[in-house]
Amino acid sequence: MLYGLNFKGDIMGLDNLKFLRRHTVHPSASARPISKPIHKRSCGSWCTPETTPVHATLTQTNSNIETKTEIEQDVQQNTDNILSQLQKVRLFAASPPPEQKLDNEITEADTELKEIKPPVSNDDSPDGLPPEETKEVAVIETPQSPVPVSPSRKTCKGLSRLSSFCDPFMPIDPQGRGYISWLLLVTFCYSYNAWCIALRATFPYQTPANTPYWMVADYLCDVVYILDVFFVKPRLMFLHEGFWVTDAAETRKNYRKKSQFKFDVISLLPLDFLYLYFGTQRVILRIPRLLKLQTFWEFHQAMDRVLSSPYVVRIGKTLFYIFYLIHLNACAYYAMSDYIGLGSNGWVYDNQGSAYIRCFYFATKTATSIGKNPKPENTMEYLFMTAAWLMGVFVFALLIGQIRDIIATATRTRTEYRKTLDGSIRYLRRLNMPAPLQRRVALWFNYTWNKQRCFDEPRILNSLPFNMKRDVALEVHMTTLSKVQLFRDCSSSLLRDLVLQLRPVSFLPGDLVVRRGEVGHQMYIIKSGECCVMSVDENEVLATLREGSVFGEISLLGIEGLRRRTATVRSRGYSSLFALSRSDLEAALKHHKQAAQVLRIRADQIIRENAARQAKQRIIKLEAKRSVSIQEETGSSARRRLSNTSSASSLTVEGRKQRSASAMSKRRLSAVSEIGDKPTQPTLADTCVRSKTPIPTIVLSGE
Ligand SMILES: Nc1ncnc2c1ncn2[C@@H]1O[C@@H]2COP(=O)(O)O[C@H]2[C@H]1O
Repeated sequence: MLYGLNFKGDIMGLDNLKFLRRHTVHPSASARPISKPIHKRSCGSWCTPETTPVHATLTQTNSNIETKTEIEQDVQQNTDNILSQLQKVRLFAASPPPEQKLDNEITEADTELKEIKPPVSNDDSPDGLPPEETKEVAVIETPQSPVPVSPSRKTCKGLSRLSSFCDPFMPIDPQGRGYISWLLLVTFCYSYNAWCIALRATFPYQTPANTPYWMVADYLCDVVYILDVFFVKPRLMFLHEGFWVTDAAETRKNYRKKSQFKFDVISLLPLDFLYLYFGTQRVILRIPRLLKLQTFWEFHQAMDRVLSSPYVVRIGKTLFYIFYLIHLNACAYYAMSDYIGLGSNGWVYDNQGSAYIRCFYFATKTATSIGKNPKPENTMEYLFMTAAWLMGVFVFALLIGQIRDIIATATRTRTEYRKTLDGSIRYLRRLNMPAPLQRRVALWFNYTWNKQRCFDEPRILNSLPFNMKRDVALEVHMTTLSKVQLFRDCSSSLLRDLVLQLRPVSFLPGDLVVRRGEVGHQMYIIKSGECCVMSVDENEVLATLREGSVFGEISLLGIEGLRRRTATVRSRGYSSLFALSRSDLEAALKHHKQAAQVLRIRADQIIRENAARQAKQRIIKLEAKRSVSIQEETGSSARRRLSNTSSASSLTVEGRKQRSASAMSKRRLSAVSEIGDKPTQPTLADTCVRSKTPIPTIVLSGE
C-alpha cells in the first residue's frame, strides 16, 4: 500500500510523507537530528519534510519551466528517489534494533496503560493501589465476634465502645451491646417505678424518716429517663430503604416522629412539683413514669435476639407480668382494707404480720382461684372479688398458657425426636421384629440425635434466603469440608455449590454403607468416624477411610460403564457422613471440570489398584494350586522311578520343569505389578508370595 501512493508532483506527496512519518515510521527514526537541510536528490539518508526532493523539484519546476517533457522526466526521477527512500525508511522501521524495539514496546504499552487507567495520586496507600471508594454506610459490629479476642484487646474494645456510646456526636447501633446495656438500666429504673409507686402509694412504707432515700432513688431514675430521651434515643441509627442512617439530624428527626417519643416525654412530666402542695406522701404523682413501657418491651426484644436461650427471657417477661398483676392486686386489697378499716370485718386485712406478704398471699389466692378466700361482706368487696377472679380467669390463664407455649417451643425438637423414636419402635414391635434390630434402631436414633440435634436440617434452613442458607451450611460444616482433599484441589465455588446438597447421615458400628455390586446412587464424605473398604470376599480391609475422605464416587462417575459399587464399605464405629446424590454430583461436575477430572483420576487409580490386587490374588491361588499339582506329580514320578528304576536323566527333566514353572509365575507376577504405582520396585504381592504373608492393609485418609 505504501508503494501505491501517488506522488505526481503535487503537495499531496508531502502531506502523505508527513503522515507516513507520523504513523508508519518508527518514532526513533523521526527523532534523528535534522538540523541541516538535505539537498542531495538521490539521498539515501534522512530528509526533513521541508527539503524533500519533491519540494525542491517543484520549486525548480515553477521557476525554470523549459519543456513539459523535461519536467515530467524530472518528476519521474524524483518520485523514484522518494520511493527508494521510503523503501529504506520502511525497511528500517520494520526491523529496529532489538533493544530499541523493546524500549519502544514498553513506551507504547505504558502509553496504553496510562490511557486505560489514569494515574492516581495515592499517598496513603503503601502498595500503590488506589484507595477504595469510601461510602457512608454504617458498619455494624456483630454482637458476637467469631474471632477470639485477647483479654487486653477485649478491654480496649469495651472502652472504645463505651467512649463512642458516651460521645454525643456518635450514632448508636440499636443492636450493639452498649445500647442493650443501656436498655437494661432504663428497664431497671422502669421496674423500680412500676413496683414502688404502687407500693408506696398504698402501703405505709414511706415514712418521713425514709422519704429522702426514696426521693434520691426516684430522682436517680429520673436522670436515667432524661438521658434516655435527650441523649441516647435521638442518636439511634435506623434502617431506611435498606441502609443504616447515621446522620445525627436524621436520627433525631426519626425519634421525634415516633409515638414512643411522645410517651417518653409525657413520662417525664414533673408532677413532683405538686409535692409542694400535696406533700411527699402523694407518690401517685409519679404515675406518668410508668408510660415508659415501650423501653421495657424493647429491652426484652433485644435480649430475645441476643441470648442463646431466648426462652428464659420470654418466661421471665411473662412471670414479671404475673407477679406485677398480683402485686397490683395486693396493693389494691390493702388500699381497700385501709379504706374500709383494717380488721373491721372478716374480709379485710386484719393488720397482723407483714402487711405486704399477707396481702400478696391474698391476691395470689384470688387471682389463681385456688384458695379458700374470705367471704366479701359489702358491695365494694364483692366488686373487688369479682374483678380479681375475672382477672384470674382471663389474664392469668392467658399468661400461664403463654408459659406453656414457650416451654413447648423450647422443647419442640426434642419432643419430635421422642415421637419419631417411639413411633418407629412401636412399628417394629407390631411387626415382631427381632429385639436386636429394635435396639439397633433405638441406638441409631439416639446417636443421630446426639450428633445432629435435629432430624431435618434442610427444613429448618429452608426459611432462609438461598445465599444465607448456604453461608450457614458452610459455617456449620466447615471443619469437615475444609479437610476434603477434593475441595482443596478445586475451586472454592465447588464447595459453595455442593454444600447445600450434602445430607447428613449416621451409621452404627458394622453398618453397611455401600454394598459391592449394588447400583450406586450416592457418594459420601466422612464427617466423623471411620469406614472400611472391604475386599471382595469381605475378609480383608483394603483401606480405612477417615474424616474428610470421599468414597462411593466410582459408580456415580460411570467410568468404563461401571455403575455398580466396586467394593463394600462398612462403618467401623459410630460414623457421621455427608451423602451427595448422583444428580447433584452430576450437576456440580458439569460446571466444575477440574473437580470431575480429580475424581476421575482418583477413581481410575482405585480401579487399577483393585484390578492389580485381584489379579495378584488370583495368581497366588493358581501358584499354590500349581505347586500342589507339581508336588503330586513329582511324588508319583518318584514312585514310578522307584518301581521302574528309571534313569537319572528323567530327574533332571523334572527339575527343569519345576524351575521353568516357577520362572513363568515370577514373570506373570512382575507383569501384573507393572499395572501398579511403582513398577520398578518389588510389588506387595511379590513380597507376600515370597514370605507367604497376607497382603497388608492400605490406609487412606482425607489428608
Ligand atoms: N482400594 C480402595 N481404596 C480406597 N477406596 C476404595 C477402594 N476400592 C473402592 N473404594 C471406594 O469404595 C467405593 C465403593 O463404591 P464405589 O464403587 O461407588 O466407589 C468406591 C470407592 O470410592
